[in-house]
Amino acid sequence: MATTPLSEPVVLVVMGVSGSGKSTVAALLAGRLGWAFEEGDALHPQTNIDKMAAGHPLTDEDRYPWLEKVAEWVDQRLDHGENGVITCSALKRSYRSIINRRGSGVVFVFLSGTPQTISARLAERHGHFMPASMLGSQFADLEELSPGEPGIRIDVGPAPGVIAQQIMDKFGLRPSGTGREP
Ligand SMILES: Nc1ncnc2c1ncn2[C@@H]1O[C@H](COP(=O)(O)OP(=O)(O)O)[C@@H](O)[C@H]1O
Ligand SMILES: O=C(O)[C@H](O)[C@@H](O)[C@H](O)[C@H](O)COP(=O)(O)O
Repeated sequence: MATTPLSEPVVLVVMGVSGSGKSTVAALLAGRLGWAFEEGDALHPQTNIDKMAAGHPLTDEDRYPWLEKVAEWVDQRLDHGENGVITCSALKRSYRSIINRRGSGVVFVFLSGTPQTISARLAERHGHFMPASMLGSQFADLEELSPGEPGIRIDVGPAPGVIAQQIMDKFGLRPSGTGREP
């Protein structure tokens, strides 16, 4: 895989449908890098959590206040000259435009897998508010990264630690916040 050095500060937005591994991979990645980490699910208003828990997909209107919070977190990192990692499904291109409203400093990491693979993982995930039955609506809303958008697509097949390392290798990033290779 060819290395693409990042211009820092940078926030990696780990995106994809529910169950694609965002929380698992992003926490590993942030821990290895020593970068600030935020769980995008924690930024949802309670009304959104309740709606999803009841099995109803969010609308654009439901998502906008949440995306604003995600964008604020990103902006704060960049304003402070800090690197960061945040999870956010960021399913539509218009949502990603909100998150990347500066037009620089954001790189999306799209965790890509088939409905079959991801639904099997959701069937094994317990104690999470998001019902596995929502996966179809997540794929229906998903707009994959287009060529003009900053980001990479990573297959969710390998183990989480391998995926985290692939992301680091892709961007020439080294553990413990030492930044990219010279
Ligand atoms: N690469 C992977 N290989 C196998 N299982 C995974 C992988 N990534 C995540 N999982 C498991 O799949 C489920 C969904 O992962 P999670 O991180 O909660 O996804 P998301 O945050 O995108 O909803 C969890 O039970 C997690 O342990
Ligand atoms: O935009 C949305 O519909 C939600 O944000 C959704 O995509 C997100 O993934 C949920 O917060 C579920 O949480 P998990 O992704 O952790 O399952």
